[in-house]
Amino acid sequence: MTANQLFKNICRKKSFLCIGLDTDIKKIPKHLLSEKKPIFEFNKAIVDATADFCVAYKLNIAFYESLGVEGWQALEETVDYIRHHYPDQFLIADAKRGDIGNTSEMYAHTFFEQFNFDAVTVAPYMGEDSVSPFLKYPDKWVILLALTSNKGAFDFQLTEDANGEKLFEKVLHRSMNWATSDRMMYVVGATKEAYFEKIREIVPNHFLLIPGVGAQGGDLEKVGELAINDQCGILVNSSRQILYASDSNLFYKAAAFEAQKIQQVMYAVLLKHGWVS
Ligand SMILES: O=C(O)c1cc(=O)[nH]c(=O)n1[C@@H]1O[C@H](COP(=O)(O)O)[C@@H](O)[C@H]1O
Repeated sequence: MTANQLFKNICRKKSFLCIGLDTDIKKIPKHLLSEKKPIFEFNKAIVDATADFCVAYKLNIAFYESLGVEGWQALEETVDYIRHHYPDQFLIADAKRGDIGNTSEMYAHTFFEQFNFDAVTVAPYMGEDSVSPFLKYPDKWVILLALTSNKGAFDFQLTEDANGEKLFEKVLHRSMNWATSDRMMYVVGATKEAYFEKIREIVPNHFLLIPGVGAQGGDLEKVGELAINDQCGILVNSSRQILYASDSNLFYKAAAFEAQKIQQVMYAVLLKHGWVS
């Protein structure tokens, strides 16, 4: 999927919502635990209920690999299910990988060939040769960590060198030409709104994947105001707020309600820019 196709989907769905499938076996409704495939059944119900309100799903690999073989199976079945039933959805493997070249090649093979994801989150700190194997796949995306939503972003990413350049700024400057803005986007936490202007100064055209609204306290309206570019250029992720809106038998309806609430705010942002009517 190109950036332009993503933008078209955003306009058609009136949403730039990415739903995070951070499916935690300890948090899903208890009645699902008697199912043969509780994680997959949960994901399927959530996806069927929310697909109208979002343009992307992000599967956080940690939640699946922590369950061993069963988790990997649930991951594969979920990806296949979404691909088959909702082919317009952009599918992100949130794996935060990156290693020396031949190892990154294996990671890329895993997420782009073994699983048919559109994009994978990658850590930039081992440099270009750790990222380039992911970029060898035409039509697939790297989503590079730039400025993360957590407190620990202050430990390294927000520290400055002698010239006053912050580490996340260096990451953006160095990596922005590794691929076109059709193949690479950046992770920027919703909680780091003070830096959106600077980020847009450095990478005006790239899509940003923005987690951290809802459970982590980021403000969706501020994100919509400050991070957007002239082709929308943002995907805002929400995971727990949607997935665990209710633990009743009707959990998927509560999830749909939360997703629609977020989508309505996004609709207003898109309307303001004249991209939708
Ligand atoms: O790369 C990410 O997706 C990510 C980066 C970041 O800086 N902060 C962050 O929260 N995330 C992920 O985004 C999701 C946020 O989940 P909620 O806080 O439940 O909406 C989790 O899957 C995190 O791993």
